Amino acid sequence: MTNPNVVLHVADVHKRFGGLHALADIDLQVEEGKTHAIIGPNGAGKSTLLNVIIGKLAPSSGQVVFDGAVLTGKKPFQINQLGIARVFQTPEIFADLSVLHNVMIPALAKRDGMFKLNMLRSLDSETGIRAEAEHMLEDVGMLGRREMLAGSLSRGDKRRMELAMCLIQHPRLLLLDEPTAGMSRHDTNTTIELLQKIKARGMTKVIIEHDMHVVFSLADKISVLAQGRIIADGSPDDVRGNPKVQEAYLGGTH
Ligand SMILES: Nc1ncnc2c1ncn2[C@@H]1O[C@H](COP(=O)(O)OP(=O)(O)OP(=O)(O)O)[C@@H](O)[C@H]1O
Repeated sequence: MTNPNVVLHVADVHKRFGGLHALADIDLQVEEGKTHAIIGPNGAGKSTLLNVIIGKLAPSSGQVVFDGAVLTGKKPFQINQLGIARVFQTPEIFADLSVLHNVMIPALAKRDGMFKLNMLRSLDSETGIRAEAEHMLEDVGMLGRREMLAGSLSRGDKRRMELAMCLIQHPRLLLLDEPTAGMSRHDTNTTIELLQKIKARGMTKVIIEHDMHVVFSLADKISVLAQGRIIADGSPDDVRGNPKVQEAYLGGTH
């Protein structure tokens, strides 16, 4: 039976790369307002799954449905327009522009339907969007760095800026790809607090993460991938005690 709270449904998805079955029989249901973590050892298929959701990769079979709309076959920018934002992919930032301008650009692109280069010339006249970008930067603790060049930011600050770039789009679903990778413990804890704050506002999130401290601090539900299949699915407590999960990680690097 269909659960009315499910906002994202990855339905019977398979992805093959030549002879490699990178995703098999994937059925994933993400509920509105929840934080759903996808974990698994290296090579399990996590990035492939995320790329199928955002339209970067086409599944070999199956489909992805978001809020009643079939995403499969749509282009990444169309999926983004439907309310899905992805954070912390390879940064798509303008290194030579200020932090503030970087945060304004996705809001302008959303308002006008796409990014156009001539937007860069009119940034200073967009006072409404500027105020909103400042608000987002304040939210992620970056207002004091708004005039810095994005390219000169530390790794942790760059990620906070990327989060502001996503939040300004007011997405219904936020996808986070290893949001704390390479961060110090201090920056990781700051990011956890920030994501908890966003969670309290009811934003739905899918998070891929290797750091179990981050996963167990944030997730309402966890799906465990191993060799392209979901081997366990449930609450953090269910997953923690599942012998299949412990076995999948044995011999892994995590
Ligand atoms: N474009 C591609 N062409 C061929 N094989 C690929 C491609 N992308 C991924 N793979 C393979 O698919 C499998 C799943 O890879 P994927 O990157 O999704 O795993 P992952 O769980 O994200 O791993 P990690 O935690 O190391 O990032 C791996 O065996 C990988 O080598």
